[in-house]
Amino acid sequence: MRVLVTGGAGYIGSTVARQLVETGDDVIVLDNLSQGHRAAVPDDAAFVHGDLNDRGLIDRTLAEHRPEAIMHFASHTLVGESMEEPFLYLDENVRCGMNLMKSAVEHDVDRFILSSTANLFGTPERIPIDEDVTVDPGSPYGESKFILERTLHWLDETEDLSYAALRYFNAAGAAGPNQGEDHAPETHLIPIVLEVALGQRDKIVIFGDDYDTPDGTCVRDYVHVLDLAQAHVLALNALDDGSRVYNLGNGKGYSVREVIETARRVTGHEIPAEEGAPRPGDPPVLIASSDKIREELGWAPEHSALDDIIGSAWEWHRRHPNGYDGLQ
Ligand SMILES: NC(=O)c1ccc[n+]([C@@H]2O[C@H](COP(=O)([O-])OP(=O)(O)OC[C@H]3O[C@@H](n4cnc5c(N)ncnc54)[C@H](O)[C@@H]3O)[C@@H](O)[C@H]2O)c1
Ligand SMILES: O=c1ccn([C@@H]2O[C@H](COP(=O)(O)OP(=O)(O)O[C@H]3O[C@H](CO)[C@@H](O)[C@H](O)[C@H]3O)[C@@H](O)[C@H]2O)c(=O)[nH]1
Repeated sequence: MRVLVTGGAGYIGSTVARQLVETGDDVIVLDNLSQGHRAAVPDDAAFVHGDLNDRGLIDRTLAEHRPEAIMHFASHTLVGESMEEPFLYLDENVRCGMNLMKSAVEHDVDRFILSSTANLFGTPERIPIDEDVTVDPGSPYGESKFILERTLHWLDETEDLSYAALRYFNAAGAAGPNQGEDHAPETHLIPIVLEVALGQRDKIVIFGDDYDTPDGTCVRDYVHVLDLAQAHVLALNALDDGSRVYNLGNGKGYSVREVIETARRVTGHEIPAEEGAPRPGDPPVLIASSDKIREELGWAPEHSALDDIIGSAWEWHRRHPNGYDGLQ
């Protein structure tokens, strides 16, 4: 299949793009490189350097490459930032998604996969979070994803577009020793903890230690980026049987303190930590139930142990302390 991957120079998108290339699909990556890296795009993928704010560019890309499916990763991605700059999310993220969907409909692309999020559930009514838990987004970021999910629902009704909304919990780990997470600035827990291990930062600040959780720090479900990539391949192949929505996580939660402790063990470094204020928009506990995708598509995560997730990320950060800088 020919697949357009927006955000395919970014952390998750580049991992999925590579998986698609390896399984024989033709991949076109569209990315503005605001967070992504040219060197992260697989050699065998076509690359369009452009922005989803530019509807004309999207139309030209679809006309030239005639993809049969779109995977939409490109986005502002941060819960905390969205609490401070809501219009980046409620305006720009939504508008970029709408631009892409309008072009998809005009160019008869009828398969669409959306990167959605656990933040859709805010502070959820029950744990683990299955697909029937009430959606009540915890931030403008989560709300922007829900608006895009609902738009896809209506495009399925009105335009016969088949979609999958994949609600990732916390993506983590590296796809390999030469392919990993590299954001500037970095805000995610695991890469920051590993930057402390590398001596690039003095300490990790724990955002809140008075949550209603076993050790007072937030609990998250960390899911390996390679397992997420596998879910995309399965979802793409299932789209001809209809639209679907899945929660993607390992079903196991780890607190911020447990993540730091595991990183100390994996890296052999001390990793100083200090308690700080909670970050607005952070729910105390997010743990997925992914029974639905396991049962319907046979998704079976292969890297679910936190040691493996952090170990693979450590290998990437250790070998490439400056990320993609210097990588071709
Ligand atoms: N990382 C996680 O834990 C997580 C969890 C849930 C959902 N998600 C979602 O998954 C997707 C990928 O996340 P990621 O962690 O790989 O982020 P990322 O920042 O590494 O990748 C996003 C990519 O999109 C590009 N981009 C951003 N705005 C663009 C625009 N207007 N036009 C063209 N390109 C643009 C960036 O340059 C970047 O390469 C996002 O939609 C994010 O919201 C991520
Ligand atoms: O310096 C830090 C950074 C993070 N945290 C905590 O670590 C946990 C994980 O935070 P982070 O790695 O920033 O991820 P999240 O904010 O949970 O968000 C990620 O996971 C969401 C799904 O759960 C996705 O939607 C987002 O795109 C993705 O950034 C949270 O409890 C944070 O409060 C700290 O204590 N200190």
